[in-house]
Amino acid sequence: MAKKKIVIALGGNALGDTPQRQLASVKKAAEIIADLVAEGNDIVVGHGNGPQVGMINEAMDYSACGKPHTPAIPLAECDAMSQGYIGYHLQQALQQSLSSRKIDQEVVSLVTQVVVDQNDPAFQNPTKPVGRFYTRQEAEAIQQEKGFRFIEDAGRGYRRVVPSPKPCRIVELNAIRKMVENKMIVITVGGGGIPVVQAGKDYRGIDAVIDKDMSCSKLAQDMDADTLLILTAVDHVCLNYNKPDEKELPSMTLEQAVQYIKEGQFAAGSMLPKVEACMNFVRLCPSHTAIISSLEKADEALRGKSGTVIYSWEKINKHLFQQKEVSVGLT
Ligand SMILES: Nc1ncnc2c1ncn2[C@@H]1O[C@H](COP(=O)(O)OP(=O)(O)O)[C@@H](O)[C@H]1O
Ligand SMILES: NC(=O)OP(=O)(O)O
Repeated sequence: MAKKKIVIALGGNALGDTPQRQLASVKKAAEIIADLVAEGNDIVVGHGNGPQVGMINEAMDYSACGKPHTPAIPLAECDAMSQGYIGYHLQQALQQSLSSRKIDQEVVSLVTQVVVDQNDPAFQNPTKPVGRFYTRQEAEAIQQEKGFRFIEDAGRGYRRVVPSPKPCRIVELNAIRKMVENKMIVITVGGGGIPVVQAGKDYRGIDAVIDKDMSCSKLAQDMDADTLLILTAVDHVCLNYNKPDEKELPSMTLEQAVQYIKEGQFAAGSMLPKVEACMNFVRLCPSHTAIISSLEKADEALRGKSGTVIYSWEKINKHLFQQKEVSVGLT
């Protein structure tokens, strides 16, 4: 396989929602990433933080004696803590996986800020589920006490939702570029990045959780990556997901994706942002590839044997043209 620059977005199943489970989960992710590094690819890793940032925010809410913590710790700071906590586990696991393959490349977790627009409508309409699941009674009690918003999440219980603005600019982009040029494996835009707004020449944190698939898509565009690889719990994007007539999609064009979104095929807050992140990437980088795959089948997906590829027409036309050239050459 030709060497590529790949931005990987790691989903929740590659992490785990307690430190013990996370240590075990990141080992599997690290082995898969190390195999891609061993093939000579340049890898940049982004990851989610939904369960973790909610857990940290909840833990920070109370002091050791069980009384409310003063002052409350804002979400932006909790995002920063989640980058450190998840980055530390991922970095250590990757270092071990690379070392066992005798690969001498450095791994760096970068505390990364992402500029958002403080007028983004997302601040008036929280949609990003964070933290654990609550019963309806628990959710109502917390809503009364703290004013948090909750949604019912696909029959699994109630979850707090927070604003999830669009990523506009990655503050540390140049540092990431330099590290990748120097063959470092960079863990960045963790949890979508720490949301900040421009305050004069400086930045100020703002309470939100950015979608990590959207930030990884922005990073892939900015890095001119060959591939955006979104790794989650399912092997493929499906039509009629979880219904008797479910159908796996090996690929879809931008136009088909728009149509499927209109039909409501992709659940908001789970598959929809992944598909939209891929669409944004191939719209701006039409000859490049965006793939949604399971973590376990990442390598097969990069070889076109699994996963769902999102194509621009430009890419398909080029592919068909090349096929025609080959068949013309053979006859
Ligand atoms: N059309 C669909 N095709 C496949 N999976 C879907 C679809 N709609 C919703 N899903 C769900 O979306 C999940 C991925 O979203 P999510 O759990 O938020 O990802 P992650 O935590 O890995 O970032 C899948 O595991 C699946 O349960
Ligand atoms: N920040 C973020 O997108 O986290 P999840 O992927 O865990 O929802």
